[in-house]
Amino acid sequence: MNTHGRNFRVTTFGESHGPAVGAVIDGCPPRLSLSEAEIQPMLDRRRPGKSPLESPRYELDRVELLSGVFEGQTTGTPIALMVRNEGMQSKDYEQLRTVYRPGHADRAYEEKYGIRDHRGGGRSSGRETLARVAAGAVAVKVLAGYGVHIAGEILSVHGVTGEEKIREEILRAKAAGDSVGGIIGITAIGCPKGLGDPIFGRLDAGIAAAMMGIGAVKGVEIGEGFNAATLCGSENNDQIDENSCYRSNHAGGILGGISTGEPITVRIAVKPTPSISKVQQTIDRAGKPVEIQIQGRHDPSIVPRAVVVAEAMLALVLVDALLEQQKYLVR
Ligand SMILES: Cc1cc2nc3c(=O)[nH]c(=O)nc-3n(C[C@H](O)[C@H](O)[C@H](O)COP(=O)(O)O)c2cc1C
Ligand SMILES: C=C(O[C@@H]1CC(C(=O)O)=C[C@@H](OP(=O)(O)O)[C@H]1O)C(=O)O
Repeated sequence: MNTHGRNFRVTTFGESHGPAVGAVIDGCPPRLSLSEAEIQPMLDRRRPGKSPLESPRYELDRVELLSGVFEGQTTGTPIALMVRNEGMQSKDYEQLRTVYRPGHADRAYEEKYGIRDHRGGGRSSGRETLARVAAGAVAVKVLAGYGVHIAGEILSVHGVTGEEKIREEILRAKAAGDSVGGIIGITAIGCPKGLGDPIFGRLDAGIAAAMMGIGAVKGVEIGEGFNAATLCGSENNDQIDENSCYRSNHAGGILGGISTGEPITVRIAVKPTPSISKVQQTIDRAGKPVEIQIQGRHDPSIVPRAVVVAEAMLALVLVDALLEQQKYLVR
């Protein structure tokens, strides 16, 4: 399955070391002003090689708009977006032709398909997320027209908070040939009431699926999340005052699978990057035990670059729900 959404449908294509990675969006409303320059800033936040906290793979990730836009406006036809891969250095990945990396998708992928592009993560590489970010940038543009705005931030890395301490923690892990995970918070404000369905199309379920669809994300919380399990109903309920306003937002902007109009608050847990340069035990394709010391270029922590990916995924879910909700509007 390479497609997300029913109304704002996004299909992604490409591998980390193939010629290009991109997305096709079907269902974007017509007559929206759109240019490559408006999509590029989100891709710039995601691209690798910008700082010592990230994979040193150098990519400019310049987006090309191939279709669906005429004279600066969307036409309502499929929008194809593409970024050409340029900094692959695939020869550095020869060791992965026969050996499975612990914690990465190598073995599971090969056992499913019987074939694997061993150059980098192939289709399982975090590089695929550039396609979702490009599509997400279009979704962000659509949402802005409805007054919906999304922002993400790093909450902690390896249990540490604060920008400088987080930086030190990532650099410490990197120097040790190791990696660290962390927690990202994403909030959507201005979201109208009524998005999401009560049973199968619950908005919270859609958000959870979208976030878990990002490689290395291992947990999702909405509103109070896991902490709700430690509270009493009197503490967790969002009471409603005489002005019809919620007094708190433990629900994270969603009740019964439907948006309440309050900020939608999401947190995701990101695991430590699987590809580390410490020596690890694994097997090769023949099942023979081998030691592996992973080469190639990897993020010492995925967290900094995943913030904008999570924003993009939330935008894709919300725009899809918003376009669905239009069907219910009485004209
Ligand atoms: C933005 C981003 C960057 C990533 N960078 C790396 C990386 O440099 N090296 C690596 O081994 N995994 C990286 N990952 C994680 C792997 O892609 C992921 O762990 C792998 O696909 C297996 O999926 P799973 O961890 O969800 O089981 C990255 C993921 C994302 C979203
Ligand atoms: C290239 C990117 O990130 C990559 C994500 C990734 C992985 O295994 O997920 C592994 C590394 O690349 P490769 O696939 O060449 O091994 C990272 O550099 C990118 O995000 O643009």
